[in-house]
Amino acid sequence: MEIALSGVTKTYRGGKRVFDGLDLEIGEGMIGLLGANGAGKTTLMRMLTTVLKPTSGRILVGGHDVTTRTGARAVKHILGYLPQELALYPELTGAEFLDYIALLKGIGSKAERRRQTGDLLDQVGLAELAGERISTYSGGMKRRLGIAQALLGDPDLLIVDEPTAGLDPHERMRFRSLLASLSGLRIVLLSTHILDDVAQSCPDVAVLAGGRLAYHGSTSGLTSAAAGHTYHVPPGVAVPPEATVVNAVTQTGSTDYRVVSPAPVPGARLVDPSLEDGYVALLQNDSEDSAVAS
Ligand SMILES: Nc1ncnc2c1ncn2[C@@H]1O[C@H](COP(=O)(O)OP(=O)(O)OP(=O)(O)O)[C@@H](O)[C@H]1O
Repeated sequence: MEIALSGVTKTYRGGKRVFDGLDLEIGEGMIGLLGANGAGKTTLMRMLTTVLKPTSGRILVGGHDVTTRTGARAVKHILGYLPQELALYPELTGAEFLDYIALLKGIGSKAERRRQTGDLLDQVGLAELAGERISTYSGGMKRRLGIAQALLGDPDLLIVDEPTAGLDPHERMRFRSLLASLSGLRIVLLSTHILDDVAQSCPDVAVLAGGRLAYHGSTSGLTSAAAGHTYHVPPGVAVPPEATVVNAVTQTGSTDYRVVSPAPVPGARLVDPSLEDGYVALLQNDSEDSAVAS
């Protein structure tokens, strides 16, 4: 299973150009998709799910060209999608909902639907609640039911859009472990603004910025972009203007800063970077490159 984009451009009606020659190859396993608001994550996911056509360029999902009618039909068969806002039917039970979605996905045999929904409810930890109405489920349970519906038909590509927003820490950990356990031979593409979810569950990451791919590689590689640039700045030491403040903690009237700085910060202490620091360093380099280019 592989996704391959080459020379993809996307311009919306009205003239908004989101991608200007995007090349990206994704292989099996779990990958995080990062980018600021408006960077194009949803646009990319909608093109992969065949909802939206690229303006030009080529997108192959599992060898199928998403822009042709036969290709799009084939992609729909190997695709599972959990959108940000999944419409659930609160009056149905979890089992009834999955059965209904399985029917919509064309699984005609009742026995096969029962087998798949039973296995999936078990896999996402909802077996005991299968007969309860969805209106009684917590946010985390609804999200897990959302993953179960995306997994009907055993898709080779699973796309999940910001699945952990609003979940408590325990549910978030449970959810991302579930996603990681699903990768194996399929591609799991996780789009999120929560860097910790990517740091904890994705070996690889792609970052969109300015209509192109700013980074694609190992998550640890992105983290190390901030090695030698991440500082703890104690109270009384000036934060230089070129530094980005990642966090600030004020206690008894004085403030400690964590900053990512392209230049050394006299009086501050270098610390080990996190993925968040690496992401900040990447965007700092990116904006410097664009400033040089313009
Ligand atoms: N239907 C549309 N028509 C015109 N412009 C659009 C349309 N959909 C998205 N855009 C624009 O395209 C750009 C990319 O949007 P997109 O939703 O793909 O970004 P995103 O990375 O998913 O953002 P977010 O993190 O906020 O969800 C934005 O500038 C957005 O305003």
